[in-house]
Amino acid sequence: MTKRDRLNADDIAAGLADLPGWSLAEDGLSIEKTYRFKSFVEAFGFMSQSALAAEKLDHHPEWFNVYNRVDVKLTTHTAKGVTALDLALAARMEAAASPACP
Ligand SMILES: C[C@H](O)[C@H](O)[C@H]1CNC2=NC(N)=NC(=O)C2=N1
Repeated sequence: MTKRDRLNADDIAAGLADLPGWSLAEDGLSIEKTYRFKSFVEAFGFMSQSALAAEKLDHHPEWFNVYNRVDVKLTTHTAKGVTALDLALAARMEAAASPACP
């Protein structure tokens, strides 16, 4: 089993348990979350950090931004479903969305 193999429903549910606000899309083929920030600049900062994480993972989000809102959908095109890479990118996005407290 590799990171690009499609996960079954149980494995997806287990992964989502560690990702607050993320859920399985209705079609069961992707995971999604809507982020809201204080401003466009904060939203764009989140997207910039997420973009760098995506490049490192060689795994890229589908997303839509309006002002302070970012709708994110993660799926693995090659697997036609959710893989460990989607869960890994979601975890990086969670970190990008909540700056570490000193
Ligand atoms: C060649 C390259 O590794 C692939 O095209 C990668 C790039 N980023 C990707 N991102 C996503 N979300 N799904 C993919 O299948 C995918 N494939």
